[in-house]
Amino acid sequence: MELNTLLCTLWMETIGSAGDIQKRTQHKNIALTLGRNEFRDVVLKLEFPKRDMKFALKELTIFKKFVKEGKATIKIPDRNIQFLLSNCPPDKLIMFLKTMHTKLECHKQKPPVHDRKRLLSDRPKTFEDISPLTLKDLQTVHEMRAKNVENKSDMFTPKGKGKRKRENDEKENVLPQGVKMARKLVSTSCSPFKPVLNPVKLNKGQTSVLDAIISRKNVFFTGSAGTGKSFLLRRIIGALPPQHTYATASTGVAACHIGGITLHSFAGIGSGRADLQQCVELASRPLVIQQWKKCQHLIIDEISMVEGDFFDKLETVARVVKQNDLPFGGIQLILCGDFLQLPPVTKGSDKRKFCFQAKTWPKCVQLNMELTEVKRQSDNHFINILQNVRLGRCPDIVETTLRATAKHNIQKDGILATRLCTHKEDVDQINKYQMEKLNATSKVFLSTDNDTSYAKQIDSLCPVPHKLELRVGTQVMLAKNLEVHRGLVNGARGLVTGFEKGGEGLPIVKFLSGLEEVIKPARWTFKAAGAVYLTRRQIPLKLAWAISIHKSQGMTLDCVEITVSKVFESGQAYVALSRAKSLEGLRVLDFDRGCVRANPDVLKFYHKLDLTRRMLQTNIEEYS
Ligand SMILES: Nc1ncnc2c1ncn2[C@@H]1O[C@H](COP(=O)(O)OP(=O)(O)OP(=O)(O)O)[C@@H](O)[C@H]1O
Ligand SMILES: [Mg+2]
Repeated sequence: MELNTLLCTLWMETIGSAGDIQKRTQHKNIALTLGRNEFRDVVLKLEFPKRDMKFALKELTIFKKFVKEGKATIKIPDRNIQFLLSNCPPDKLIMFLKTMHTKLECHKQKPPVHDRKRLLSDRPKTFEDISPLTLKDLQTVHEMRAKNVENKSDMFTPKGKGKRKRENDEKENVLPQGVKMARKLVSTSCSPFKPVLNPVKLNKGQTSVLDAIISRKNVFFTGSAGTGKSFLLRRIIGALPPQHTYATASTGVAACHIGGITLHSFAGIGSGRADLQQCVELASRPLVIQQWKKCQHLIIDEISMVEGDFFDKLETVARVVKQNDLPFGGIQLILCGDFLQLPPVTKGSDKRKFCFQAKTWPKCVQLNMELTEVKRQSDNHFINILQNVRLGRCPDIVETTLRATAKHNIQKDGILATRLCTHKEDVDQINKYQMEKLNATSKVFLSTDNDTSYAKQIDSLCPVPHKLELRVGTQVMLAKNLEVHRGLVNGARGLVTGFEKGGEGLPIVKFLSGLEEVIKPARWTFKAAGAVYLTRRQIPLKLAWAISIHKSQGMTLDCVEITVSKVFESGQAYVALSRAKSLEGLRVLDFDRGCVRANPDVLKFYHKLDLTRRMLQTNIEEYS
């Protein structure tokens, strides 16, 4: 599929002079293409099964509030028409809208072709695909915007006289039922348009995985900590149609990293311990079955923590509720994780069964792929140490290097290293102890949740608590990416230096980078079972003297301190150590060889995968 073509579901609406909808038609699987006609106008082409429609664009208004959910509205005022797009791969939709808007803005800079000239022209009608966005296009729009701002500031405008009425306020009634009015993104007549930032490029391995997924293969992709698995998953989510894609993870924290929900809340079969008949009944509840039926692509991150029996149960439930005998009811599976990290949580004496030991795993997974380039750390020596620990090996060099870190002084500007603990009680105790040492009054921030009856579920998904207590001197960690280019990223640590005077008294945090920032409330949205949307608005901070290894899974941290004496799981020490970005930012207080443990079943499984991969590779090479 071309870059400037977008497949979507489309509502086409004709708007009357009073702003009312005169006609509305729905079309599925419509291709929208951007191109140019014989006069170099920007043209939007809609390909219907029996005919095409083309619109040479002069003015354009785009509403993009739900763009991340694959929805947007394009209004063409001079044609009295608007298109409501849905079910578009979000990344593709964003790029499509940006291209359309930018190309049109650039075109407006050129001398217009007057109507008379158009009428008298004998040029044959043409349509050619538009060229991709270039840096020059973006610069042009950027400069125009700067000029617009200058001109506007010259004009006399009374300031601070209440809020300007939002243009969409009046148009609330023009959208179909169930679609809320979107915030306006851009109108080509005034352009608050952000230049496209170059997205970080996927490496070769990541691109191969993405390609396999686009070609509808059921893929399990693995790789050591920091090889960009979750990073890639976010791209995969952006490349799939949102109405039919469910992004899940085995734990709430991991789900939050990819903006998804837990696998359990998607499946709707509770713990999955009930017998099959009961599980099918649970999955057949109206709201639950609705999502099973809609689901065509199921993403599961941190698959290492999904229990094998649970996976088998899901596979059968999927076939029954979707009435489809294909593996997993024909749903495309995108499984991701590292089995050498945290294993499934088992209760009491239950024998642990990994997902790859599930009966249905071999028939569900068509391709095993591995990412090998570590992106979290850049020091090869440290990467080597971590690879050894991952495989359960502890040669002398590993022991001496990690023991030596005990002397690291990784305290900077009063910010202590975050202690990673095996047990939650230790986390609470350390945070409480440090908080009480601060001789300052507390300020409490309570979250606003959209549905308090789901409080427990929101707590399990959201990285910040309902009640956040802060004092001057509290060591905190950002729980959301705020402004990546300024270093305000998930996991950035700092100290509360004060609270804003007046208003909500928002906390001011000085980060390790030296940046001091007022932290405003942020909002988390989770899609829970039954297509319910849950939201929490809270200050995106959490206490950071200590966090559990469990909660640290998937994180990147600048300074970590670890004690290994209570390590009780295979992979636990590896998860903790591999959170650190560098050896200098790591302090292991009591390193002991005993903590370096890899599960033998996992090693065997990986060994087999590696052999298969090599065999396949040899075959391919021989073949070619
Ligand atoms: N192609 C890339 N280019 C640049 N940075 C990347 C790339 N892929 C991943 N990263 C960065 O590498 C770091 C680790 O990525 P990520 O958290 O996705 O790894 P992971 O494999 O999921 O690790 P874990 O197993 O610990 O969850 C992140 O900071 C991410 O932004
Ligand atoms: Mg990850």
